[in-house]
Amino acid sequence: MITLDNIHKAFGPNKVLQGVDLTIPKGESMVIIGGSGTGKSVTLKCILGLIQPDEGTITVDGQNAAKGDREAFLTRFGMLFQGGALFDSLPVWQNVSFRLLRGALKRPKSEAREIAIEKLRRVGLKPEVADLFPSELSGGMQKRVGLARAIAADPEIIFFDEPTTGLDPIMAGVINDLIREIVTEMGATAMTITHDMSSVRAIADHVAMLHDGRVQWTGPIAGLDTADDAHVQQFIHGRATGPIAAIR
Ligand SMILES: Nc1ncnc2c1ncn2[C@@H]1O[C@H](COP(=O)(O)OP(=O)(O)OP(=O)(O)O)[C@@H](O)[C@H]1O
Repeated sequence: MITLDNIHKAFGPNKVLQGVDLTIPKGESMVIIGGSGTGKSVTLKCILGLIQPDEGTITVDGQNAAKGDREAFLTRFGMLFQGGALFDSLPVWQNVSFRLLRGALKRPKSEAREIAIEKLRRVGLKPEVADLFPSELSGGMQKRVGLARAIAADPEIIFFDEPTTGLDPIMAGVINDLIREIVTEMGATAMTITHDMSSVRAIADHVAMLHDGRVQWTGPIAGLDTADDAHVQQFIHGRATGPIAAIR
């Protein structure tokens, strides 16, 4: 379980988070929505301990995110970065098993390669892809490789940052479905940041909407369409007018 309790974070005069309270139960998939610049990425970075909140506490299964052994803490997370963030100079299998080739999770090279091939298969890629370089892959394949990397070390918690950005709607649907399946079969706790309402509907058990530095609305996905909140309604219907200013 991940809990954020009264998280505040400002950059100079820019008060980004102003008391975020959020709970992500173990094994559940939480999707964070909100307009550009509302602090979704900052929230994620705070959980990972990459940014220190000015105020408030974040715990992951009771462990304070800001204290203790950083490397051990980070081994519990898998992450699918926006844009894939693959290393162009490494073949696909070394991208997938990046964390298994160094540091606390280091395995023998042959074992790391086997795990990479198994994870590639899980995301629908053939073993032959293992020896290609990222530049030889389509955007959809790169996204699958990023997903294989996120699950390579069997993490308890997986973060998905804009998982469908840059994909056509059909490929976005494929990636959304894969994410949902994998999260369910791994029993992982998942947190996704997205603007893509198709991702929200495919991936979320729960949704939280950030606005003005706080959680404006949170609830189960089944309650999103009927949410009695003008911000949520404006966002999910993509209306230019409403309580969320369209000029940002
Ligand atoms: N390291 C930083 N230093 C200064 N300001 C920052 C830093 N990181 C983020 N910000 C500011 O915090 C605000 C929130 O940024 P964040 O990237 O979290 O937004 P977001 O909700 O993820 O937006 P988007 O949907 O466009 O990706 C922005 O105003 C941004 O400029």
